[in-house]
Amino acid sequence: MNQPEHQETNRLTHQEVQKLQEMKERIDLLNQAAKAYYQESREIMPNIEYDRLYDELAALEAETGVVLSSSPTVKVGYEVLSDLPKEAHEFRMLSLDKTKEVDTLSAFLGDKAGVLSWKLDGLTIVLTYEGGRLAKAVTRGNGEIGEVITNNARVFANLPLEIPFKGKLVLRGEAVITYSEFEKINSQISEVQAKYKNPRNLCSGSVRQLNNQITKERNVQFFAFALVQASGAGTAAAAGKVLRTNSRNDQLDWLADQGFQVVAHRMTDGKTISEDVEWFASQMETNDFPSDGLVLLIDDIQYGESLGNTSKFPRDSLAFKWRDERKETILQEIEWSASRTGLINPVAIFEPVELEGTTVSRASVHNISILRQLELGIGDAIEVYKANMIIPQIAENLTRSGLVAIPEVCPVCGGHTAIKSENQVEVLVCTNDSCLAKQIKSFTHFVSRDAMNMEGLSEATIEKLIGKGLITELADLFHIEHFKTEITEMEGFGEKSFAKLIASVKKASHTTTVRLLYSLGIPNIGLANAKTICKNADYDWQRIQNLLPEELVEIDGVGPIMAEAYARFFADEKNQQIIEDVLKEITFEEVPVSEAGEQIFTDMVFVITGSLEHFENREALKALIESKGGKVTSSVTSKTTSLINNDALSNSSKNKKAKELGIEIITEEDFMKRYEINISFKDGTPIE
Ligand SMILES: NC(=O)c1ccc[n+]([C@@H]2O[C@H](COP(=O)([O-])OP(=O)(O)OC[C@H]3O[C@@H](n4cnc5c(N)ncnc54)[C@H](O)[C@@H]3O)[C@@H](O)[C@H]2O)c1
Ligand SMILES: [Zn+2]
Repeated sequence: MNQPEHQETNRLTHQEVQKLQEMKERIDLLNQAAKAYYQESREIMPNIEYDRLYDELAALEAETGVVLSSSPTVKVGYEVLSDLPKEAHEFRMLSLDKTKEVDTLSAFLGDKAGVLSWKLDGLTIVLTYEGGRLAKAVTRGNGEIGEVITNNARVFANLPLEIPFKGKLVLRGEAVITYSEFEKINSQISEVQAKYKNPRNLCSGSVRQLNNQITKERNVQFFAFALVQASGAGTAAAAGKVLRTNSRNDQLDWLADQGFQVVAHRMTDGKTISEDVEWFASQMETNDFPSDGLVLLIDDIQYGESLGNTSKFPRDSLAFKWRDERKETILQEIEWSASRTGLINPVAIFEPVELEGTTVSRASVHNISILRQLELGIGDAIEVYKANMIIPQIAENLTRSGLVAIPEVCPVCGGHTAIKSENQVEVLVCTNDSCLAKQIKSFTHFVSRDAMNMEGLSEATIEKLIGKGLITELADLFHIEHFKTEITEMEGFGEKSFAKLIASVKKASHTTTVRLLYSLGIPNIGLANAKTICKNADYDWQRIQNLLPEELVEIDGVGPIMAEAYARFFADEKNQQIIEDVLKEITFEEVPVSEAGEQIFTDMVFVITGSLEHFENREALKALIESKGGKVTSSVTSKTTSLINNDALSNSSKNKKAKELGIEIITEEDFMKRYEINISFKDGTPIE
């Protein structure tokens, strides 16, 4: 630094001005990214890039001693701008300081005991219970003001709506969607929602909804991670233990006793911490819920609180981020992958490398903006890693040889492409409305399990059939027997698989109105909405397709925008023709007995686990229970009526939990006898 000049003029040196400029640039970029991330559930840069910029900014701030007020290093989250009502938090919510070093965790603990848990990657929610009932649920927002989502929280799959403790209880936890559920949802949903890139995105979009029917369909799970306050009526009796304790771990146990699913955690100390971190690492591969690291919390409550907070972080906890293993490789190709939504997304294909135990050769580049940022050219040396040890990503382009050509025509239909800017993110789209790619997806959706259920018709097969011009509209799928020669000639299609395919197509032609409605891929009409709409129209197809917007909005879970889109879909002449042609090919089952049956399970909540003998699968049993007014949740809580499990002796966590809470465990037969169920669903068809 130019010391004399600095002293003389008392002005900033050239270098200092430059540093400030660098800080401002980073602040702008980070704030733009944070706004997209928190407010719109979008990612305009990979997390690793965000974290790198953040660390650079923090280093510049430390060096210059200047922290600008707009800096993300002193702010939590982002101000929320949704249509949801807002509310100030009673207890300000902070972020967490982070490290990638196990040694730092160990030093942080010193001689104290700690609680180590997953850092869940969803949406943080604060819940308030009063008089034993859920009174309020608010998102973290910017830490001071969050969005009120109480009605949505009520339909979280595993949340107790009523708890034994009758005082005021405030707790925090994370709403998450599991990877398996995310994949299931992504394979089913229509274009509107297909933009969700990962479970965190989907969860944020699902929880911050005005319509809780959508939240419900998404099977959101809540994992409690902190007790904030327990006070008021009946406190001494019901919560004595938790009031007296000085242990965070005890508080979590108490929350579990109240029926909450608590984040998986372990006690640890400065000596065992690296083993404990290893244990979590070993669970990563099979972990079904998204997490982006671990959280270490000092167990001693009083001591932890005495440490206080920085402007952004509590000093009693520290987040641990995985040191994502990076490997260098060579970019071989950018594959352009067209989708049903019309988006054409770049995928990087590189020389295979070993990462966290598996071989990886492709990574999504997400969109044109990221492609440009990385300046990807064929033959470039790139560094790849698995984000959170799971999703392959490009961390850095070391050679930046320049940008690959962005295709001017759609790789699937040859139609013109266009670059569109959606909230500062550039994406490539196919402009051809009748693009084959868009059709392939709607065909795949049409034949999928919960839709027409044509087994053996994979996306690849459909692509070939369409590519050969054998199929041009949905109804053609019912006539693929005419193309025996062509189909059996196709790679991977023998006589046997052809026969199977024809049989499954035949079976699919006898179907239900629910399946047909769902199979059409109408925006926002998922399976649950299709079910309620059909039920409301007595499963009569003529009525279903002629429902007016004003009738639709009367239906539980259908809002005005959905209703408009629905009516517009059926008013479209092209769609009318498509449906008319399909109707010539199918017959409808009688209204399923169970669906017409009495609502004998009203207010009952079942949990199903293990394999079933009478029902095709758990989904089938779940459908039956729901059709008779009951609920099926994925975890046992104090609200569970019975746990249905054919193996009462098994030591599964659900069985243990049921025993702990005194919830009865019954077999499938017990269940059928007790409720006089003498039908079961095979492929959705009632049989004796
Ligand atoms: N890609 C982008 O554009 C972009 C933009 C902004 C932020 N980000 C990512 O978000 C990160 C910062 O996010 P943040 O400030 O929202 O959260 P954070 O990473 O600081 O995490 C802290 C939060 O984790 C939650 N949490 C989850 N499990 C927990 C547990 N078991 N115990 C305690 N707390 C738990 C709590 O709500 C807590 O407030 C960045 O590191 C970056 O990776 C990415
Ligand atoms: Zn196209």
